Amino acid sequence: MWRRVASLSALISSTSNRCFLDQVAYRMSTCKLFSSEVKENPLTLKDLFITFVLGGPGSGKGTQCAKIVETFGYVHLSAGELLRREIASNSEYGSMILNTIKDGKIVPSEMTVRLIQKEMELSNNHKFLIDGFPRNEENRIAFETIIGADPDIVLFFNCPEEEMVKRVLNRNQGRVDDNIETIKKRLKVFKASNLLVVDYYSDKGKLFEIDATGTEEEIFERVRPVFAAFQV
Ligand SMILES: Nc1ncnc2c1ncn2[C@@H]1O[C@H](COP(=O)(O)OP(=O)(O)OP(=O)(O)O)[C@@H](O)[C@H]1O
Ligand SMILES: O=c1ccn([C@@H]2O[C@H](COP(=O)(O)O)[C@@H](O)[C@H]2O)c(=O)[nH]1
Ligand SMILES: [Mg+2]
Repeated sequence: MWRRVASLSALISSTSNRCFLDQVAYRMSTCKLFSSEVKENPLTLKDLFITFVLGGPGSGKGTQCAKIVETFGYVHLSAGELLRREIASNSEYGSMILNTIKDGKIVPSEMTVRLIQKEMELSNNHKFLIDGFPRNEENRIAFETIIGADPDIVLFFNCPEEEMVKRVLNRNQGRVDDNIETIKKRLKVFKASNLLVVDYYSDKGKLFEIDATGTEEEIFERVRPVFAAFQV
């Protein structure tokens, strides 16, 4: 959306028909949908390459993202990690986020997208791995609306449920959601909401499905050719 608004301003300054275009811009700025968006977006200055990294809890998204960063120089933004950081920073939304995570549910979209946006704006890089997001259709639409961009590609780590449960229960990082009750809830949300997003990107021809079984190294050898093909 920002991109569209930015190009509209360019059109306004370069055209002789300013009167009409001024009116259009005025109407857009007074319309609720656009009023908070009509501002300079630093992300429009970057030639972004965005990868969404999807998969169930414990499918190995974070592990593989670390390898992609090391090999291909991307910035890794884990939505879950940004939310955990927000809890740790004693933000006013901390307890709401904590309760949502403990319950295996999904935090309101605008909160997550604003955290991602802040990190993208602070980064000097233009290649982003957005891990564990979008988790539902509302997340997806909020990202498109607020950031004004679509992902270039989407990875989906496909892993059997029993393997994901085993990995999460062995993770041992003190996460409040690494217990069997929360894992069951997260798996339900994954099947009910996340998979719709996966299907959406599959229909758009942007999805790369990766078999997430085997060793970390074996899985990375399936990931490598995807990024080797997109040297950006
Ligand atoms: N191929 C693998 N084989 C066995 N264990 C693995 C493999 N890949 C990752 N793990 C381990 O499984 C656990 C979960 O991995 P990771 O944190 O990368 O998953 P995730 O998809 O990011 O999960 P979440 O959605 O819960 O954040 C970690 O302890 C990790 O070390
Ligand atoms: O976009 C997001 C990402 C995460 N959450 C919540 O955080 C936990 C943990 O996420 P991980 O990706 O597994 O680290 C997840 O179960 C959600 O409760 C979210 O709401 N929105
Ligand atoms: Mg993770």
